[in-house]
Amino acid sequence: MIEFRSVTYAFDAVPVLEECSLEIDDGEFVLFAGANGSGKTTLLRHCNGLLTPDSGEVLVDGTPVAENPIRARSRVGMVFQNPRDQFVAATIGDDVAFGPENLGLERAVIDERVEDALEAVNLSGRADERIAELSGGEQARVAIAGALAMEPTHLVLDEPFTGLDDPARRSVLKRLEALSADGTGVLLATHDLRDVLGLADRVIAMHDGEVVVDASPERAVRELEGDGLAVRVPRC
Ligand SMILES: Nc1ncnc2c1ncn2[C@@H]1O[C@H](COP(=O)(O)OP(=O)(O)OP(=O)(O)O)[C@@H](O)[C@H]1O
Repeated sequence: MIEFRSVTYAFDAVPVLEECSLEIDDGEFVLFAGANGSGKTTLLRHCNGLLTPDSGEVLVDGTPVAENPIRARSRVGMVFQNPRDQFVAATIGDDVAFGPENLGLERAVIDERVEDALEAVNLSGRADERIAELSGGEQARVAIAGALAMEPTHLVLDEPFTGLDDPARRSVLKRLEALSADGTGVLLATHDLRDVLGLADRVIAMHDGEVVVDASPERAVRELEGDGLAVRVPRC
């Protein structure tokens, strides 16, 4: 479970998150919606200690992130908007192995994790390929595999579809659906709710750093308004 308890955060004294409280159960598929600058990225970066609350706290599986950020990082996998910024190695296999290597695991365990993670994103047998030569959709899947190799309980994805064409987007979504079905919690921030509402258990919409809708997809659709369901949201 990921818990936000009254989390407040400011960038250079400009408040971004205001007393955010949320509980995300294991295995939930949660969509984060909201306009540019509403605070989705800032909120999600607290899940594994990339940002630390000014007040309040975030707990992962019962332990405050601030107390044990390494544990939080191994439980909450993060996939950012531009996967290219996330890669640390030239080949698929080396990149996916990087996280487990840093956990100090034995080679055989690392190899098994890499194999499993590549299989989960449909990239089995391609460990030796160079990341720079992959398509955008394949790169997005490598980034997801890198997070999965940590065997996280939750996967956080921040605008993972940016720059992807429709087939690549569908491929990533299919993988997320399968992971969710296997019990991995998915927290997905996206402007584009097309195709994803049907996968979600819950939609959280943010506005000016506050959670303004937290509901089932069906109810959230009724409460959200504006183009593409994306951004203009009423207060609940
Ligand atoms: N590194 C930073 N320094 C200063 N202000 C920042 C920084 N990162 C974000 N902000 C500000 O914090 C607010 C929330 O931004 P955030 O990126 O969390 O929103 P978002 O909902 O994820 O938006 P987007 O959909 O555009 O990614 C915005 O006003 C943004 O300008």
